[in-house]
Parts: sequence; C-alpha cells; structure tokens
Amino acid sequence: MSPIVFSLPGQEALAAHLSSALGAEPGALNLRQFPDGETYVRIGSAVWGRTAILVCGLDQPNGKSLPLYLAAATLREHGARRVLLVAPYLAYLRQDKIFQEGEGLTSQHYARWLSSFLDGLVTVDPHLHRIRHLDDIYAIPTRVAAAAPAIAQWLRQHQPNSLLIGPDEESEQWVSRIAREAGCPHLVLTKERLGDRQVALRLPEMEQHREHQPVLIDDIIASAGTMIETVGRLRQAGLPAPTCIGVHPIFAGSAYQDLIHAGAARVLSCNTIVHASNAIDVHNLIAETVAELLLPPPSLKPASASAALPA
Ligand SMILES: O=P(O)(O)OC[C@H]1O[C@H](OP(=O)(O)OP(=O)(O)O)[C@H](O)[C@@H]1O
Repeated sequence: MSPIVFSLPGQEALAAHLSSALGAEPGALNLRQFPDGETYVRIGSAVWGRTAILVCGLDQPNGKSLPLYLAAATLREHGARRVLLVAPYLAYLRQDKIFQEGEGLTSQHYARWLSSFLDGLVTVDPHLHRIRHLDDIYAIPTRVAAAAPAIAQWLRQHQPNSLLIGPDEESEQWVSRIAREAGCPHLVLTKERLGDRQVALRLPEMEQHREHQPVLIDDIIASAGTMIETVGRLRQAGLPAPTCIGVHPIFAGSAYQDLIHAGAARVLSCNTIVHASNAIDVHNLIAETVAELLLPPPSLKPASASAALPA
C-alpha cells in the first residue's frame, strides 16, 4: 500500500511535491481552530494499515506542535501503521546546553516528546552544534537532508567567483561542503553570542580575499543579528557587499529588512520555510531523504553454517 501524505497548514507545496515524487497519495486533513482556540482535527482519507506522512514546518513551533500531536494521534486512532514527520525546519535544537543554572535542556525535552508519538523524522540541516547527531536525542529513526548540493548548484550558476564565509565554528560542517561542491574557497569566523540578538565576531586577515565576492552562509537566520554583524565587519574590512544565504529563513519581526538595510547585496534562502527570500529549492532533496526513510530495514541474513558457534 502506498504511503499517504498530509499537509499541516502552510506546507501544501512540499506535501504536493512529496506525493508526486514518492508516488504517494495526497491525504485530506481538516485542521482548524474552534472559537475558543482549541484545535479541530478530521482525517478525510482511509489510513488503516498505512504509512502516514505528516508535513509540518516547525518554525514558530509552539502554535504548531500541539496540532501536530493531535493530527498524529488521530491518524493512529484511525489505524495508521506508521506516522512519519517531515519537518523541513526542526525547532528546539538551539538550547542544547545548560548555559545558566536553572535552565531547561529544551532540545532534549522536545525531542523526547516528538519521539513519543512519531515513528520517524526527516528534516533539513538541523542545528547540530553541541549535539552531534539527532539520534543522540531522538529515540525514533531520523534522516537529514543536506541543503549543500542545492546551494552549491546555485553558486556555480549565479556567482562562481565567491568566497564562502561561515560565521562560527558550527557552520564549518556545511560551508566546507558547499565550498568543495561549488569549487570556491571558504573561511569560518569565530562567534561569541552576547544575547538573543547580539553577537561578537573575530575575523581573520581578509586582504587576500578582496578579489572574491563574499557570500555569508548560515543554517538559521532568526533575528539576523549574526548576519548583520558579519556584513558590517566585512564592509569595514574593505570587502564588497556580501550575498547572504540562509538555509532556514526564520526572519523574526523586521529581521529581513534589517539585513537588507545593513548592506547585504542580496539575501537568499532555501525553501524550508516559505519566505520572500526563497531562491534555492530543496524539495527534491527532501523527497529523496523521505524515500530513504521509507525503505524497509535490511533483513537479517540467516546465520551461515561457518558462522555458527561450535556445539
Ligand atoms: O539570526 P540570529 O538571531 O543571529 O540567529 C542565527 C544564528 O544563531 C544560531 O547559532 P547560535 O548563536 O544559536 O549558536 P550556538 O549553537 O553556538 O549557540 C545559528 O547557527 C546562527 O548562527
């Protein structure tokens, strides 16, 4: 039986892409708010015995997480065999350490909660800094799609003479891969976070890079504080106005306009979150990764005679 794909509000384009790329059935899910703010859920497709895929963006996660839970629980109530989540942006990974006494390790709490009602998870470039693998905090099978090939392709087509710049050591993992695939040099800065919107950066010697077009690449742009500070420091160092690329364009409040006003030459993002800056399509990479998760686990070979323990 083919899987069935349900979209939570706002994820219709990705859900349609997944249905067609995976040969899955588009499912009908009616999710709306009662006047008192509670969520109404109704499944309009037969799910008994099937794998159900819920597509749910988890930016601004608090308002989306409970409807996600209720949709998953309703699918199970109606007999779905497996409920998988495709969350192009996965929330609650930034509080991955107790920074100050008394704080909650919300990355772990959220992971434990999602793991309690889902059977698998696909996301794009999760914010893995002090947590090395999603499997360290998720108790369900997880698969990660990397946006790097799509970003590298964009750079090869539109801006081949780039110098890629990652704002902090965590960004090394994807900036180095994009640089390799795009055939560009790259460097990584040192960042210290001073507050929710403020960071301090250390730049290496930039003189030798003046011939290149700088491109800032980061996984998340939220307040844009990191990108704004980097743009300012690069301009001070005499480099041209940089292109800014974010995998996950959260852009809280006026962050997008603030980054443009700060002097970015252009601001682009991947379509993991629907936003005016979307220019790099990762839907196909997500579909390939979901296909991996749908593969049955390799069956165990029967023990051969030679491998048998001596009697
Ligand atoms: O647009 P902004 O509001 O600046 O947020 C985006 C930045 O925040 C995240 O790192 P963070 O500083 O949380 O990294 P950490 O894991 O080192 O704490 C992310 O990797 C970006 O660099």
